[in-house]
Amino acid sequence: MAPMKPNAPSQAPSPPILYSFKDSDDLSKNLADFVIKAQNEAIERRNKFTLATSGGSLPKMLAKYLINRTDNAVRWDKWQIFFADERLVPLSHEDSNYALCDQEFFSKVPELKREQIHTIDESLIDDAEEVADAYEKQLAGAFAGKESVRNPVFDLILLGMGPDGHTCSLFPDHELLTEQSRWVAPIEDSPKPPPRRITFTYPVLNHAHRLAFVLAGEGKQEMLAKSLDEPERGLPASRVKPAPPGDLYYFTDEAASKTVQYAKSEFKL
Ligand SMILES: O=C1O[C@H](COP(=O)(O)O)[C@@H](O)[C@H](O)[C@H]1O
Repeated sequence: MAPMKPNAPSQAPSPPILYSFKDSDDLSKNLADFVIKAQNEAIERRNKFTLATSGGSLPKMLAKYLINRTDNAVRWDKWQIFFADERLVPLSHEDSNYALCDQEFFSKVPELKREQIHTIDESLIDDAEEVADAYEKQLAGAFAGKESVRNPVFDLILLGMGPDGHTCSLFPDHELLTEQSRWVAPIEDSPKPPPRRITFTYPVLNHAHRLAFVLAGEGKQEMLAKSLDEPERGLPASRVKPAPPGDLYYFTDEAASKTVQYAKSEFKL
């Protein structure tokens, strides 16, 4: 893989923007509008929309108000979808992030073609290094051209946050938190099962055009507060700091954001 170069001169990243919606349904509705706005701007710029999604609780909230829109606002044919992390299991396995997204989202959108969805090569899953390298090559291919020797710049990356503060498959105190030379890294000791996974690294996350954490429910309260109010803890989620002109958002509901002190912003598109 080509050496990594910074994509932008070093300026301070913009502070995260925190939105709090009344419940997870309201969150999903507004998230759909936000995704469509990101999609429209991306199509205007480059005639395609590159999105990376996570697994866990996110796909259901993402799909809810996107899949049934009747206003043709979603330009499905322009979407290129990647996974911010993936578990090293067959794509049909119940632990696979692809399988989850397919069940909650992709299978409900007939316009979305399989070749627009960039999955791991499941024939390689016995070798985590190989899977990560092959997935990195897929990224390099999709972002070829001017960006080929730089870090990929996703139009939008959607992230979850686990109860320990992990995001993607980047876990607290893990050596991958300082990984700077790979875009996609293998991990074979994930504290959350299954242990074998691949994950985007910070060189990818921190060059995205937009990133959004999507967190609903009381179970997210403690880690949301720790990541926004105590960034000095260095939790994996707090280390997501997209380089300018990238922006970072937190889409939360009142249950998740009840105890956070960080200032909330009014949602506007
Ligand atoms: O293991 C994972 O967990 C995180 C968080 O999941 P959640 O269920 O707490 O929302 C998820 O973002 C990641 O993609 C997944 O592999």
